[in-house]
Amino acid sequence: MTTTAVKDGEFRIKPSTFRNTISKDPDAIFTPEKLVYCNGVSCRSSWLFKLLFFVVLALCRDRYHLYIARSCPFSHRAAIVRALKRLEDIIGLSVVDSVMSEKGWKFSTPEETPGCIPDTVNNAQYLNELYFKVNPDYDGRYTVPVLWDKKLQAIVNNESSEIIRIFNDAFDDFVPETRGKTFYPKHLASEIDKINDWIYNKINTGVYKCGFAETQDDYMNHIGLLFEALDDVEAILSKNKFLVGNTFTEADIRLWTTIVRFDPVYHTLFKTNLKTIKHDYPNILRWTRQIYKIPKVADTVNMTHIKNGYFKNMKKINPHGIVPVYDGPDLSL
Ligand SMILES: N[C@@H](CCC(=O)N[C@@H](CS)C(=O)NCC(=O)O)C(=O)O
Repeated sequence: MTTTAVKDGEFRIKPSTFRNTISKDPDAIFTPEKLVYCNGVSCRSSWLFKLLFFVVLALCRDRYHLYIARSCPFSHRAAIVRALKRLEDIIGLSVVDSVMSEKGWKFSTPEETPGCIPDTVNNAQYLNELYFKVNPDYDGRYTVPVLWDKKLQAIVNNESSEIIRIFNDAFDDFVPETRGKTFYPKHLASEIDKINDWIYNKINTGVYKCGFAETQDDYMNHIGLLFEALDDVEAILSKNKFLVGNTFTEADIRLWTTIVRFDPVYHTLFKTNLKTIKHDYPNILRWTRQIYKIPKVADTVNMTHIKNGYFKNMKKINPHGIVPVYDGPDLSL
């Protein structure tokens, strides 16, 4: 993970570049598809053509593919919704190495780095190859997550908040098991949007604002705002099971991926050490454990990737790349 700061004194994440959606709309470029369509092969096609066609078909069975880093809290949102909507057979997955190279995120084999899944779709060695494939003049950041379209050889979207909305309903026709299960219910939408904005500014990016502060005043200011917001979350969760309407929504998922990293990473690396989740926020801890126990969620957490992804990559604030031993509170309790 590199520093994503815009250099004007305050940390900010630059807006993502690819912002398409997947929709059933007849005019949509990206439509929900499970299989690549079979036009072009008929009984009269030669056996060699048919054989080649079906080999290609087998190789690109599903249309969309997700690229993530296990360390990245934004990728983590997409991994959770993919798992909870049971999209594993619809959306393929590649997991980059937690330790970045000079060229950014790189792919490794699971033998080289346990937990990695190489890129068998584009056979890329580095994530930046995908961005250049789509636009040879691309000069933005090469970020994860990336939702890739194998059919059009295009990046559908590289903004996690939008990818999770796509996963929430676009593929419902293919997975009866989770059809209609929503993390963005219409009647709670405006409340979810409001809390998402607040949490994004104060907590999701608040931790980075502390970590990358370059003056004491700046750090003090952001620490105050961060812990004020965490205190407010603690108050909400002391009355409610979840953040919005006592319903498990995307607002919980978006905050949860930051909270899981709070004690083992941000508290130390970003100096957000006024309080810990484990000792000072009993209701946030209860909520974190509750979500961890939702089937399939625990599988999305790889604490080795998370710690390496921060402590080994952020050389500017941790020059020797030493990774602390603590993994955070036991979430399985
Ligand atoms: N707005 C993006 C932010 C994604 C993002 O910042 N990803 C980081 C890892 S957590 C990244 O890939 N950084 C690589 C870089 O900046 O070169 C989202 O939410 O999807």
